[in-house]
Amino acid sequence: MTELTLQPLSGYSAFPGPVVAVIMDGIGLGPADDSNGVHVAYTPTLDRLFQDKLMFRLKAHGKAVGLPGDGDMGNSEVGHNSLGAGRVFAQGAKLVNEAIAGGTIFTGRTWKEVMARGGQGGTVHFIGMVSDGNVHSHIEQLYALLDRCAAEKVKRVRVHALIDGRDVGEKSALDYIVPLEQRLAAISGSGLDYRIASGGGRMVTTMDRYNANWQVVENGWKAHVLGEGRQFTAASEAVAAYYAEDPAMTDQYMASFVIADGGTPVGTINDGDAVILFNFRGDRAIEISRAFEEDVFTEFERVRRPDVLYAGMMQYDGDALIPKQYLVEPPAIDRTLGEYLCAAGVTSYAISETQKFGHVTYFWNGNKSGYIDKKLETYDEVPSDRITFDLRPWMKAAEITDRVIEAVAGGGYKFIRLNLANGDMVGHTGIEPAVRIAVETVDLCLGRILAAVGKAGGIALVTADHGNADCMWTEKKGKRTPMVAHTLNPVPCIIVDYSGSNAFVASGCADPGLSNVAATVCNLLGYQAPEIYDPSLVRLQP
Ligand SMILES: O=C(O)[C@@H](CO)OP(=O)(O)O
Ligand SMILES: [Mn+2]
Ligand SMILES: [Mn+2]
Repeated sequence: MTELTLQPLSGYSAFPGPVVAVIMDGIGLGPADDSNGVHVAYTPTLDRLFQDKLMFRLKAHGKAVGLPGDGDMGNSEVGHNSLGAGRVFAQGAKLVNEAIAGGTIFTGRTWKEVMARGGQGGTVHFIGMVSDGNVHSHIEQLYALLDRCAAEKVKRVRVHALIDGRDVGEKSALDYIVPLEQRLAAISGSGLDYRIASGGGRMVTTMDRYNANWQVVENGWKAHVLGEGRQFTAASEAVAAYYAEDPAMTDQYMASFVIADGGTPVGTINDGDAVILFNFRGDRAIEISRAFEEDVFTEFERVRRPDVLYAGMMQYDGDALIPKQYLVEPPAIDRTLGEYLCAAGVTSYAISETQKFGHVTYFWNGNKSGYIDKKLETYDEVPSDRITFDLRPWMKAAEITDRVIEAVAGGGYKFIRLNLANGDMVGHTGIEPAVRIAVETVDLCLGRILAAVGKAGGIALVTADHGNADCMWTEKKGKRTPMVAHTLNPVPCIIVDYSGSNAFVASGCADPGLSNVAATVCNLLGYQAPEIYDPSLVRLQP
């Protein structure tokens, strides 16, 4: 017996169909008002489910998913980690804060090597997102690193500033860029040379994910490494110019830019330098890390690959070991549901479209990219469009649904999981009519999936990883501002049993969150949940 053994749930007999977990990305439970895209959309299927007796409201933000505080909104990484690992792990945002507060971030080998490069005439570069969104990064963490460089007398530091506008206000760039410029100027006043060298909006510069569009990474490489891009004398000037040229421009889409003095870029990346990617979250950090680290690289023409010491804030992929060097140990997410189910011989199918493909595989499996057991698992990806999703809010939901229905009807899988991206990806655009269509698309597809699960005599578990579409705008003094970020709202979790057994009732577990789902799935599949997991939402009828 391995330590991953699952015991059968006694008194529960096998049923024909699969257990199907539907993750409606970015569909939270908000107030019943016009700002709530889930409320205003026409959603007959969800409306029916929300009346179900096995409908739970799950916490999906803050401490319930391992973030530093309850003011932190949820996100896909921590959400899917919690869903897939059955318990709460302290996440990157928190671990980095602790490593800074305790000083351990500066005592490891990697930081010392970075300082050595800085001491030997190399420039220390920081690439990352400058906001306090706390989803991919936090600007206070960058400040701590900069202050430490100054304290250790590193002469030359360059920041490559990715502009957010997705986890924070859509036009909030100057709230972060201006204080950052001031801070760098203040440090430079004491004889050091610290500046912003390049930047760009996060959706078009550097932070692509899941191989959706490598052009984004190439744009960043050109700006950060080669110093190629539209030139400005300061990042704040670049942002102001973009706003002035196009009043509809929002931060996440700002073209990459280069800071130059008299036409010469102030901070290209060169042999002998050190580069730290200060984002802690992995999905959008892997591609640029590969561009720096891989000897043989064919995703785009690098032109020049500087011989640098490259390090991540964390290791972003624990399977592929990307990057090799990093400052803070990532959460050690082990004994995931996937590992238990594979050990029990349960066949499974996971699917989404490109934008969320890694969410139901890599994040779900505790930030490991490969299969756990290829003989038992199938991972399926529908290629996403390369557009802003307000233009096609239906995204690939119908294609995903078609394949799920096939997988359900085929009878080859005992556990099926899928992510419908619409509520989140369209929610991030803040375009109200598109958000409604996105939510309605999810509802329509959900109806089709439930019908298929019903026909097969299975059980569906319908949930979400965090909110987004549930708040489209905020209002102050009669003026509405689009709200493009995730929300702090709870998410639904509804269990719809078509197996005919009607065996389960609510377990009454207190204050449930996303981490209670994995134990629930174990039970629905006919297994006792592992003791280390947070309790199941259901128990067998007495
Ligand atoms: O797009 C992303 O990177 C984040 C927001 O920063 O969204 P999600 O967590 O839903 O992937
Ligand atoms: Mn998400
Ligand atoms: Mn999102």
